[in-house]
Amino acid sequence: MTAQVIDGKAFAAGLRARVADLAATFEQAAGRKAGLAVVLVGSDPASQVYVASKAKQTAECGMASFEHRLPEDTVQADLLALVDALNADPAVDGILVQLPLPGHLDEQQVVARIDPDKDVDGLTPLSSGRLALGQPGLVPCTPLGSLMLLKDRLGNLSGLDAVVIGRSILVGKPMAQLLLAENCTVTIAHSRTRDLPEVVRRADIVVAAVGRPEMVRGDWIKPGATVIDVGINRLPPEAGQAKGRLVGDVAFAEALEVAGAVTPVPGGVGPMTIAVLLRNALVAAHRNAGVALAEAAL
Ligand SMILES: NC(=O)C1=CN([C@@H]2O[C@H](COP(=O)(O)OP(=O)(O)OC[C@H]3O[C@@H](n4cnc5c(N)ncnc54)[C@H](OP(=O)(O)O)[C@@H]3O)[C@@H](O)[C@H]2O)C=CC1
Ligand SMILES: Nc1nc(=O)c2c([nH]1)NC[C@@H]1CN(c3ccc(C(=O)N[C@@H](CCC(=O)O)C(=O)O)cc3)C=[N+]21
Repeated sequence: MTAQVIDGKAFAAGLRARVADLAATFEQAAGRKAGLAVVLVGSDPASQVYVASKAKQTAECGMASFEHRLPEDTVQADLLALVDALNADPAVDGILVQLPLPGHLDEQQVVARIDPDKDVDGLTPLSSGRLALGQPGLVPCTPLGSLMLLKDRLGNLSGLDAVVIGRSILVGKPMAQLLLAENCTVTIAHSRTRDLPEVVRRADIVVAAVGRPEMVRGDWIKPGATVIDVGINRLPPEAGQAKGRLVGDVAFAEALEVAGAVTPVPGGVGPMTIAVLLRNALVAAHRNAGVALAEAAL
């Protein structure tokens, strides 16, 4: 039996269509488009993939897209000044600062500077506190998109054993919070975890968010498990090609032989991240403009 390949691309297209409908209604009510600003410092490879897919889809959904690309050697004060300017700009409803930032910058300080009302990435202390407390707020895009795929496949997640590999503020930690809120028994694994294969073997749900190409092998996976592969890794180019292939953190062909369902890379979690980002931007726009939104329609 080969596993089901979860079609994140198709699921995301459905979500984007709903966002586009509501974005048009918003524009009529508010007299302006919802606006999303993206800040990219330097040249992180996964961030390059993200930016490339995102600007086009933002426009297609009827939202305004503002892109700010800053050089690798940008200093902290200049980045904070840009965040302040975007916080003050009434055309901007959502601000996304791409992570990781170059090592000389203080990521925590930059993220904390974002106006919580514009925090479409759900990363500020207020948003992450709300998530931990179970209060409504803006939820990080990749974890929320991954949860949507899991619920679509499994229905009720209550009582399932879930292992999240990775504990970043962007993916691992909020993913674990969402699974906990769905009543999963959650284990968070990381680089100091002893015997990771054995930990993963217990899991009905595996979420891999590590950034190591094809690290999770087929024989780590419990038969029938649902595997969500968050990793976006660019392999070195093969002879005659300009760009290397994109692969995830899971050995996809091996996982297909054992799992119940697996997300592919590309075409899995990546498109969901963008669709949820647009959704979050639209939710923020309604709140910022004081226009009511039936969130259930999303
Ligand atoms: N598809 C999408 O939409 C998105 C994809 N990504 C991709 O997901 C991946 C993870 O991103 P992100 O969370 O930001 O990455 P980070 O680098 O911030 O975090 C990686 C995590 O993996 C852990 N880790 C590293 N090596 C190992 C190992 N050998 N065994 C177990 N755990 C390990 C680290 O542990 P420790 O904490 O101990 O260092 C850390 O917690 C990347 O490939 C990124 O490009 C990210 C966001 C969105
Ligand atoms: N603050 C912040 N928030 C993020 O959400 C964030 C970030 N920083 N830094 C970089 C990572 C990476 N990331 C991706 C999202 C979508 C695709 C995506 O759409 N991928 C397509 C690839 C399309 C192609 O082949 O080019 C797919 O997987 O199908 C990729 C990568 C978000 N990230």
